[in-house]
Amino acid sequence: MKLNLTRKEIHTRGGMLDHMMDALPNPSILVDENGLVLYASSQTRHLWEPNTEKRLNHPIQSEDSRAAVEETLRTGRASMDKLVHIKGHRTLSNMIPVFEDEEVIGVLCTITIQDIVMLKDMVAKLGRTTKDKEMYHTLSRVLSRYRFEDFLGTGDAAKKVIQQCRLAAKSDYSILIIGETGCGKEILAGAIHSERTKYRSKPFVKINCTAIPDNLIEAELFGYEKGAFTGAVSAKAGKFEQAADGTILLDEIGDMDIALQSKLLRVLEEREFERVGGDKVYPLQADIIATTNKNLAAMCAENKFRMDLYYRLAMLEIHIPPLRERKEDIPLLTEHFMKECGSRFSLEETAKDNLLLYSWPGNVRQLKHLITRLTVLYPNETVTGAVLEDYFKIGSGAAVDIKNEREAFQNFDSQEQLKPEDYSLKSVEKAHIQKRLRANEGNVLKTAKELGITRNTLYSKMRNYGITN
Ligand SMILES: Nc1ncnc2c1ncn2[C@@H]1O[C@H](COP(=O)(O)OP(=O)(O)OP(=O)(O)O)[C@@H](O)[C@H]1O
Repeated sequence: MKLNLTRKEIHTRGGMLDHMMDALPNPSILVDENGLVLYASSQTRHLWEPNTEKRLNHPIQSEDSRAAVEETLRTGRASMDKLVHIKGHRTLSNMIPVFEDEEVIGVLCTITIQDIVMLKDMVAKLGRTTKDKEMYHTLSRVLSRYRFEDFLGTGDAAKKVIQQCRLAAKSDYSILIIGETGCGKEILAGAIHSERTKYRSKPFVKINCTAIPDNLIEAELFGYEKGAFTGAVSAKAGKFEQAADGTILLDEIGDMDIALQSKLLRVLEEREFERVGGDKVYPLQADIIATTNKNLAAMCAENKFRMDLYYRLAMLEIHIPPLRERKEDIPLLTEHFMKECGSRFSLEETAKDNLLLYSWPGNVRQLKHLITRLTVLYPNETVTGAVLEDYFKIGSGAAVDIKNEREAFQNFDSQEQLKPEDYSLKSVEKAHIQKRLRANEGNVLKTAKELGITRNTLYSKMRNYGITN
């Protein structure tokens, strides 16, 4: 696809071209052969206000868009639905070259989808049909171009996790990322993939081990030959083949059927696999990253997960602490999502306090959804503490009495005498164990279950922290 115009036409303002751009439903800009912005459509000007004038006749600010425009100027080829990061949003944009005779004299850039992450979250929420699921997987694949900068957090815990992932990305070992739902496992897996593949376009294939029925998962993973089973009318490549020399993300590995775990272990050890019903051997070239929100070590102890597979997957194991254990990141994340949503509401001081007091069972995803919701429901208003108290009671299914939570939080600090400088994860973990043990009247088994660890692990932590019961 290309546009044929003259230099005079693209440099003339107020003419047909500008009118056409203004009529487009999506933001678009026109860039000249030197990469300078000639015109911003009314949709774009709305986003740029009050800085539109400063941006005209200057190079595009977003590094990604600039690179995409330069590529189109250089090659003269259109690129459609290109993933472009703009101000922290992942957009899909079209870059259409403008030709005068045989020469490229500019590029028309149009954002087709302004935020794929939000779209993916919506599809995940609403998606019921097979088509929706396919769309979700396609979006997941597109989104795999995550970068470490996408994982926001400036507290020590977040910094430590990012540092561990950066180091892990330098190796080609299997990685297991453990963390509760919505705490950013997929972002980090995608960032490791991007770093390892040096941003070259290699496949990132996500396999949701929960979503595929047990009887289909083997065929889904390794593919099948024609006639391998009833319904196999033609041969089909599986996800492992599709991944080629990219990355396979085994999402929710803790939910994988135990029989398939043995098969997977064999494939990982021998680094080769066959299609169901076939005898051709395919090499496994892809890197493996697994994620889970379960305690795999505890599952191994209960024979619900193969210990040998666990060790194989967890050559490097990375734990992402839940948001309630890194509350220092909440203000930054809140601000980020407010910018991302174009929020105009403001938060009362007690509302800000409540954000810090809440326990966030859905982690960062839940915070993001809350901000989206407030943006819609409270345009240009001040959100009070009471509004959030209501949300926290009904929002997540995990009813929380924020007043009690506030008291518990204050007592928590005073009882354990944590000094402000002593907010290391270890101190917080120790204090939390002491608190839960007290609440459970010293019952170790009950406390261990609550904490999601085995009794032995709890005993060993109590020993290490000098906690007597
Ligand atoms: N540290 C973070 N910085 C910015 N956004 C984040 C962060 N962590 C999570 N998010 C946002 O929260 C949402 C969920 O993130 P992600 O899918 O990576 O979580 P997950 O741990 O893989 O969740 P699940 O286990 O439910 O699949 C995404 O919209 C993501 O953008």
